[in-house]
Amino acid sequence: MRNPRAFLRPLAVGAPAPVSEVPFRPSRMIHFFDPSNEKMAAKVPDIAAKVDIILGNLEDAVKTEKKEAARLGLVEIAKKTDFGDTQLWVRVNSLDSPWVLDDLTTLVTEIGDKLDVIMVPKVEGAQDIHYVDRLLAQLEAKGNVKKPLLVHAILETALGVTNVEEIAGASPRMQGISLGPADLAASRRMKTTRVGGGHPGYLVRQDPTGDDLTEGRTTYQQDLWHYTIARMVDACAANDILPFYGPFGDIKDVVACEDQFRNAYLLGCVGAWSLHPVQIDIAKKVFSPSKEDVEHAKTVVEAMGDGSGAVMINGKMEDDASCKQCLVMLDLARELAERDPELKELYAL
Ligand SMILES: CC(C)(COP(=O)(O)OP(=O)(O)OC[C@H]1O[C@@H](n2cnc3c(N)ncnc32)[C@H](O)[C@@H]1OP(=O)(O)O)[C@@H](O)C(=O)NCCC(=O)NCCSC(=O)C[C@](C)(O)C(=O)O
Ligand SMILES: [Mg+2]
Repeated sequence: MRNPRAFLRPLAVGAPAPVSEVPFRPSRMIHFFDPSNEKMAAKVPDIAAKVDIILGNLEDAVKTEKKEAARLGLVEIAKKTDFGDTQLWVRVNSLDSPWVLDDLTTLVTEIGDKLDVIMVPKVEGAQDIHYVDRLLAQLEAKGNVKKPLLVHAILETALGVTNVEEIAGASPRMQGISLGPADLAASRRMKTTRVGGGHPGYLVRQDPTGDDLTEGRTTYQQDLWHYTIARMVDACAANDILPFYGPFGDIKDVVACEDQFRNAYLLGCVGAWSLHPVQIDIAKKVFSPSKEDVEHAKTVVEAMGDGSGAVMINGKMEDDASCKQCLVMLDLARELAERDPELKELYAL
């Protein structure tokens, strides 16, 4: 175990000190692009202006023969693009792959000061984060990087879910965790073939009303990801880092995508991935509080004064705990409104 007093010391001579708090920045969508795909790469400056986070993906979905081109493509794009206040992230290859060492070495030494967060796939325990933590410190020192890089883990193996609490607290670099439903389904041997979302076979059925077991029994589809997302949210909240829903692979089904994103939002996630431009506005809509929720939150906070006692508003009891929920809503609304003039006007904060 690490000396708790040394938790915030750099892990290499010459590396910047780690942050003591994850800086909250709007993070409603992490937009994925393949830097080796010329068409996608050409759209980066325009897309970066519309999203909270843009991520160059080097791992799955990039062909083996394009791994190097993707890495170098990202370096080139990062050097020539002004991202404004949009965060630039990268998803490196997995820690057991032949590419990850070169990914980290090249990216940190070439564009370390432009990158905000390194997303690490298939994290299985604190040992994976410790490895990345020390290596990043060495590379930051070598590349004279001024701002410490943060780390985001993807939860996509059964062992990773089992160890999610220790992953969340493994390093002061930990920024957040995303659900990786496709690899996780394979790792768990789930009998699905999808990238996130529900499944029509995963349901509960209304009790029979008579002898006929087939007639008149409504079925309700259940959420396959509820348990994992709830566990991930608790692990993140307990360690002051940020939970994200991951990808929704049925690009055409914009309706179910919105539902899945909203479930994650209600459970505490701050954002989701967008794999295709059509998913950007869905995430923006879902992960920005509604005008009605913000108005309600303002009413409750004003009525509650110092937060003590109980009041009745529109037939509902409000007290310290509901007031705290309203403060969470208002804090998020204010943070988003600071960057987004449309939301500022909508919320009238
Ligand atoms: C799904 C695909 C193949 C459909 O790509 P397409 O070209 O067939 O679609 P389209 O509708 O025809 O595209 C329209 C236009 O948008 C462009 N476009 C399309 N997508 C993007 C994008 N993301 N960013 C920027 N531009 C994009 C595309 O190039 C095209 O441009 P054009 O009009 O000039 O011809 C494509 O959208 C894509 O490759 N998206 C990213 C996929 C990806 O990153 N997958 C990995 C993350 S999910 C994952 O890894 C799982 C996980 C966590 O690990 C685990 O659960 O285990
Ligand atoms: Mg995966």
